[in-house]
Amino acid sequence: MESEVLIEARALTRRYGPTLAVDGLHLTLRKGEILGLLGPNGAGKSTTMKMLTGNLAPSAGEVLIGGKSLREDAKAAKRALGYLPEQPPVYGELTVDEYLDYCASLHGIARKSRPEAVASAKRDCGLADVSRRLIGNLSKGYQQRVGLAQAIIHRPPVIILDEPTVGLDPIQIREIRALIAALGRNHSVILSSHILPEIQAVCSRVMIINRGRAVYNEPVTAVKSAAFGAIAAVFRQLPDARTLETLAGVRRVLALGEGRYRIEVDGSADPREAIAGAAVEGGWGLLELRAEAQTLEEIFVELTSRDAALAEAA
Ligand SMILES: Nc1ncnc2c1ncn2[C@@H]1O[C@H](COP(=O)(O)OP(=O)(O)OP(=O)(O)O)[C@@H](O)[C@H]1O
Repeated sequence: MESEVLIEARALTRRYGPTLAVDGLHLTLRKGEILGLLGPNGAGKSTTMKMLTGNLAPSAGEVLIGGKSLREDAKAAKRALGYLPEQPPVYGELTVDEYLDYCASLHGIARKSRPEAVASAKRDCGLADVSRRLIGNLSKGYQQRVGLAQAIIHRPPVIILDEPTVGLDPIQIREIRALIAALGRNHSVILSSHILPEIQAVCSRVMIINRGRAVYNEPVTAVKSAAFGAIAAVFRQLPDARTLETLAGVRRVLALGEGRYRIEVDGSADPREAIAGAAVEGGWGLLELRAEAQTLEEIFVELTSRDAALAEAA
């Protein structure tokens, strides 16, 4: 059985004047998932996250949190969310304790419950030893921990993290990734990044966003487990992508337009001969059949550069 849907975005769209930053994006986050939004700079990740967290109104489409519309019941919906924006909203002149107490009050946590809320967020984010330090004097890595602590202080089921490791040194990056993975045991997470290994290290599912649209949405295990990944095929006339899905070893077929298909394979299967045979038999005009190594990097480059080429051609 599939787990509970916590966030659902339907046809989410945002324009900034003439710029279409997010273009009809559909997104689902289920309980227990760590979903990585991966995309080049300017792809629309931050805009998507601002809309998912109710910090920016969509031009069209809607966001449902726990089945409730973010537009119609913003207060209840936002209670279920913790958000760490790209610029962490931390105040350098406050101590960690003062700041987290303030965040707890903003979330409506009763005064008597705040010390426990602060202590537990500090525990989860490894901040217990810096309670009385001024945030402005902490390293960037620790400031980011404080940013994570404010996102979880009200124990939301979902946390949304925009580029959580940007600007950190390699050791801090490892620590924050490990922290996010640990937080992912009790929270469902959406995080954005343009760093591929980060997504592979931390996330259970990856959505590649390019020019405001989702061009890939798969479990990370699908990327890791494939032996040679996928097959790129071009046919002059394939009656229907589903005919390929009936062949042994074929897991899924994505139609990419203009006769191009991405054929994902099961485990170590190699259905190329079967595809060629079926193509000859069916008269599909097989023009190309190529095994693709399926690292996330290759998928990313292929999907984002093909999109750019199509846009240029248009
Ligand atoms: N306030 C704004 N006004 C006008 N255009 C904007 C605004 N914010 C973002 N954009 C544009 O919208 C598009 C998507 O931007 P967005 O910041 O969502 O992308 P991103 O994937 O988060 O990129 P980055 O990784 O660089 O933060 C870009 O073309 C950007 O220039």
